[in-house]
Order: sequence, then structure tokens, then C-alpha cells
Amino acid sequence: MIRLEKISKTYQTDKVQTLALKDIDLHVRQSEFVCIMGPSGCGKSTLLNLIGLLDRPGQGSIHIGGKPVNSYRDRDVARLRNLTFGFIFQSFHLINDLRVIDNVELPLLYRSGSAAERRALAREALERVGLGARMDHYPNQLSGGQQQRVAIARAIVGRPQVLLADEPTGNLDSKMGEEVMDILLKLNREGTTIVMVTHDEQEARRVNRIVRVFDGQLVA
Ligand SMILES: Nc1ncnc2c1ncn2[C@@H]1O[C@H](COP(=O)(O)OP(=O)(O)OP(=O)(O)O)[C@@H](O)[C@H]1O
Repeated sequence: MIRLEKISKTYQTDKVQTLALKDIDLHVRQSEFVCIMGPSGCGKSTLLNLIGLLDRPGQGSIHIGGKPVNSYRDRDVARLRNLTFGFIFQSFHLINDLRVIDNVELPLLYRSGSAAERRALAREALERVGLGARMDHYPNQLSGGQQQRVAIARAIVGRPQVLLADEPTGNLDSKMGEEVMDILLKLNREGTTIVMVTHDEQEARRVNRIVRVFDGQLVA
């Protein structure tokens, strides 16, 4: 499903060059739930951004569903990203001026389909995360856990094959975090591949596979 070969990534700022990832080989199979763990600054978010085609590597190759992404033009990468991945972030990234249902519909605006179809898909996604009754609320009228569930609905509304989550429970207390994990595990059981960055060993114990990063490299 996702194959990274000999991936390296260097960040260059005015004075400093940081080798964030070096020689990463990683294969994520369809329907796996993979947790990426490691100390702060080791390269976890960089790795997730490369997997999600939000950034390009300095060296190495990335294949998504067998497609060699390196050779793709930016426009084609964006299309593949939009069709393949849903993203969930630590701080939800919801738009507070839009109702919950409108937030969830956002990714569909870049696709074909009528307004009625978009609404039906958004409603279905909200029902899958148990928020069918909160569609007309605004994000700040919801708890943190509910806001993250809205963000999950937005991530799954386009039926992506893969969900990428960067510390999705990092801003939540343990009970809300557990609810979010329950939903991610349910989506995974239904077939969605998930790659998640977490610091929480207890969460990581609930998934198939843990990938540990240290100083830009994978460790066994
Ligand atoms: N845009 C950037 N420009 C320059 N350096 C960067 C940039 N993004 C990340 N880095 C550096 O690359 C390294 C890896 O960063 P990354 O954010 O991937 O780590 P992380 O493991 O996700 O950290 P954390 O757990 O604290 O979020 C760090 O040394 C960081 O300072």
C-alpha cells in the first residue's frame, strides 16, 4: 500500500541544516494500524508528512498503491493525496465559523458531486463517529473529544484508503482520548489503513504494529 525506500529528508534554514530522516525503509500494508513513536524531534511528523505526500523527500522513493510518486508532477501528487489520504491533527484544525456539517463537507468541495450528495456523505460520516445529533452545532459548542470526532468525520468523508493522524489524542484527557482511539480502531477493523504518531504507550499497545524512530532512523 505504502512503500518508502531509502528515504532521507534534510531541512535547510538560513544557518542550520537538519538531517530529519535518514535511510528510512518502511512498508505499510493495506488494513494495518501502525503507530509511529519516538522522542521529541526525532522525525515522526516529517515521516508522516512524507507518507501523506505533503512534502517530498530529499532522497529515496515513495510508492503509494504501487504508483511511483517521485516522478509525479505537483498537480498529480495533490490529486493522489486527496483521493488516498485523510488527515487528523492534534489541534483538530476545524473552522470555528462553520457548522459541524459544513466543516465535514469541506474536503468534498474539491470533488465532483452535487450539494445534496455532499450533505448526505457528511451526515453519514458524522453518524459513523457518533455525532449525528450535533450537525448544526459550531465546533466551540463541543467538547475537545467531540471536536476531534468531527475532524475524524472530515478525514473519512471522502472515503480515503488511509488515515494519517499526528498525535490525535495529544490535546485530550484520557477518557476522551480513549473514545477517539475506539473510533480509529473501529475504522481500522472496517478496512481503513491507519498510520498514527503517538507518545502514548497504552494506545500503541492496542494496534498491530509499532514503528520506533530515533534520531531520524527506524529502530527495531
Ligand atoms: N520546517 C522545518 N524547517 C527546519 N527544520 C525542521 C522543520 N520541520 C522539522 N524540522 C526539524 O527536523 C527534526 C524533526 O522534526 P519533526 O517535527 O519531524 O519531529 P517530531 O518527532 O515530530 O517531534 P515532536 O514529537 O516534538 O512533534 C527536528 O530537529 C526539527 O527541528
